[in-house]
Amino acid sequence: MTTPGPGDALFGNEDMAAEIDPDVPVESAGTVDVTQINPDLADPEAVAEAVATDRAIDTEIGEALLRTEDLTVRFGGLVALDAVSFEIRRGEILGLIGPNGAGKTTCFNAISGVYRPTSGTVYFDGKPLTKTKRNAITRLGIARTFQNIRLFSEMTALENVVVGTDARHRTSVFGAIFRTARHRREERDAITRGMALLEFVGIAPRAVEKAKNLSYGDQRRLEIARALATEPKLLCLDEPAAGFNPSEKASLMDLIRKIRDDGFTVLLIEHDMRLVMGVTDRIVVLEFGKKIAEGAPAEIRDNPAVIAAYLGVPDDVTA
Ligand SMILES: Nc1ncnc2c1ncn2[C@@H]1O[C@H](COP(=O)(O)OP(=O)(O)OP(=O)(O)O)[C@@H](O)[C@H]1O
Repeated sequence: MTTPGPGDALFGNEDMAAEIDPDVPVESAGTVDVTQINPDLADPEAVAEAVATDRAIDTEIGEALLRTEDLTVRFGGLVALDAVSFEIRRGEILGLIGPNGAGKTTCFNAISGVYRPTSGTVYFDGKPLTKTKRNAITRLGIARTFQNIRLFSEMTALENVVVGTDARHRTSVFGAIFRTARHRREERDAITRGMALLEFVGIAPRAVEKAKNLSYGDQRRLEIARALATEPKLLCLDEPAAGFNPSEKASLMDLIRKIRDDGFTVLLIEHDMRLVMGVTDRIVVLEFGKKIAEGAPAEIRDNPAVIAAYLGVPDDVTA
């Protein structure tokens, strides 16, 4: 029997990318009051506590949770990533920036197991990830969102998130078929946590709406909620603000900070420099596959190599 697992949800559903046709009116499935699911969820602190991961992390706060060592990815003759070494410290928001084609997505893909590095190593929570398959990497605690939204479009928002929480379920197929007490308890817990996640990202009232019927902004938030559902040690966000207007960007910045403050570690690829400078704790800059700078946002802003790398790039990128 094959049931959707977290790996499918995060990687295997390219065909189910949510489609929005603004010309087709959508009948709303109605709104959900999160307190009907669990009255405790009226309290933002209770929501944050329900969302926070309780999985054990060996790395101490402030130490390197993920470290790349001479990470190199070649595509034929092209060196997309050239001996790049950097670290993501537990509890920080690290920005990964660079002009188009600099190697950011390749780096992301090498970290999350989509590409196998040509050479070099990624260490995660103290262990090398060499030869770890991408679904196993999700289970180890690296979750990501995509530049192009990937959701189960025919599932509701809540179902999309509960599929993510499945990663942490421990009951067997036997338990699922015969609906053992343990399985029912886990199911209830998954729904409560799913609602907490939707509330955390700001879309709980839309819990029973099919993903494809959500607005673009809400779909992006749902992707983040689903990634958080796997209780990641590291959350990787690939251009989460793409297509957002300034006020949506501002509220996304608040959400990313809230995620960090809830104990998560975040890797952020983002083109919007204002957003990157405003939300990250540290930044790594790539150009032509090489790391050219690393430091606090203020240092990066004044770094001559970074300024040179961005010269010629339109104002909205460098502003
Ligand atoms: N699967 C692939 N096969 C061949 N070349 C690739 C592949 N993926 C990326 N590249 C090349 O590797 C280089 C780095 O690309 P990458 O997408 O990582 O850059 P990026 O910094 O994410 O760019 P952007 O900001 O445009 O998304 C580019 O020259 C790109 O054309």
